[in-house]
Amino acid sequence: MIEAISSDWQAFPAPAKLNLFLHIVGRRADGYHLLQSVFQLIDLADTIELRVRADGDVRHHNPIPGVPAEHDLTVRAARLLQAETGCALGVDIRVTKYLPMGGGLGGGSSDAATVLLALNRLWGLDLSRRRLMALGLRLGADVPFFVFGRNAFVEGIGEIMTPVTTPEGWYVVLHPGVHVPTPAIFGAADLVRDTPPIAPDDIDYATTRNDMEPVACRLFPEVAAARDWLSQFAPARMTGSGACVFAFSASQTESACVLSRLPDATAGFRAATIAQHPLYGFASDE
Ligand SMILES: C[C@@](CO)(OP(=O)(O)O)[C@H](O)COP(=O)(O)OP(=O)(O)OC[C@H]1O[C@@H](n2ccc(N)nc2=O)[C@H](O)[C@@H]1O
Ligand SMILES: Nc1ncnc2c1ncn2[C@@H]1O[C@H](COP(=O)(O)OP(=O)(O)O)[C@@H](O)[C@H]1O
Repeated sequence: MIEAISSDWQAFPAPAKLNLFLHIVGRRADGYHLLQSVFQLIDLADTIELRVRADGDVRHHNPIPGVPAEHDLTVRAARLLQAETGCALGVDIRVTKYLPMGGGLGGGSSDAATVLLALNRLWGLDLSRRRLMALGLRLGADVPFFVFGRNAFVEGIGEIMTPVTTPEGWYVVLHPGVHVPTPAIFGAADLVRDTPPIAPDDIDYATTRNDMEPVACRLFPEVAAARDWLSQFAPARMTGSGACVFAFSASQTESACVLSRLPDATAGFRAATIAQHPLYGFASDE
């Protein structure tokens, strides 16, 4: 078997998501919030490089400053797969971050999902998408979506998916330069937690919103400032628990024009919508 293992590094993308809206519709008995959201894949991605090891070790070669290797979601994903399947193979991991951390773009979760999907193939595990999604949920609420791999109306804490068709085009995404801690938003007294549930067939992007946005804007005025600047050009909204804000354009030229007017001190990028995760075929559907 060892002869069949590739000893080369292989690179895999881990794309970002945007929450086109995010409603908080209730709370579970354990305090976790029940959400309804449309998750949109975009083509800005981290790069995960993997090299299979025959000795069973999982080694992170370039840990992110401030995130010890043992805590990195890529390492945790690989170890979880080993524990669940008894696989005796290991992996070397290198992560190149392009997605701002704590930006509400799901970077850490997407990195984890890419490791689950890529090792499913590299280790020859042949686990189903459903099984990988259940494993992913143990790593973080956004991981199942990336394993699901298609734009989706997401419910529960992130584990219930209904595929949806979303507008194709470009998003201008601004990073206000602050880190919004997710627990601070979920713990805020003024967070709206009783938005009436909607059905996936009744989504109207004009009337939906991000329920976390008012709290994030109150705690971090930089988020409100970035959103208000972007709102000059198109309706702008925050993604996830922040801090990034985004606006849609069906025109590539128009989105480039908005970015060109960005004040020097503000970080921003443009990304195209994608309909399917690049590693979608790495898990089987039952
Ligand atoms: C809000 C969302 C939407 O995509 O996104 P991000 O901003 O992280 O991308 C996610 O649901 C974020 O889920 P996840 O990434 O797992 O949250 P964590 O940072 O692990 O959660 C930190 C804390 O927030 C609370 N929490 C989290 C998720 C949830 N549905 N209800 C909660 O009450 C819990 O107290 C948890 O301990
Ligand atoms: N591979 C990883 N990339 C980014 N963050 C990671 C990773 N592994 C663990 N983390 C932790 O996850 C936290 C959330 O990061 P991230 O997923 O980028 O933000 P968000 O959930 O706001 O989209 C980070 O602050 C970091 O502590």
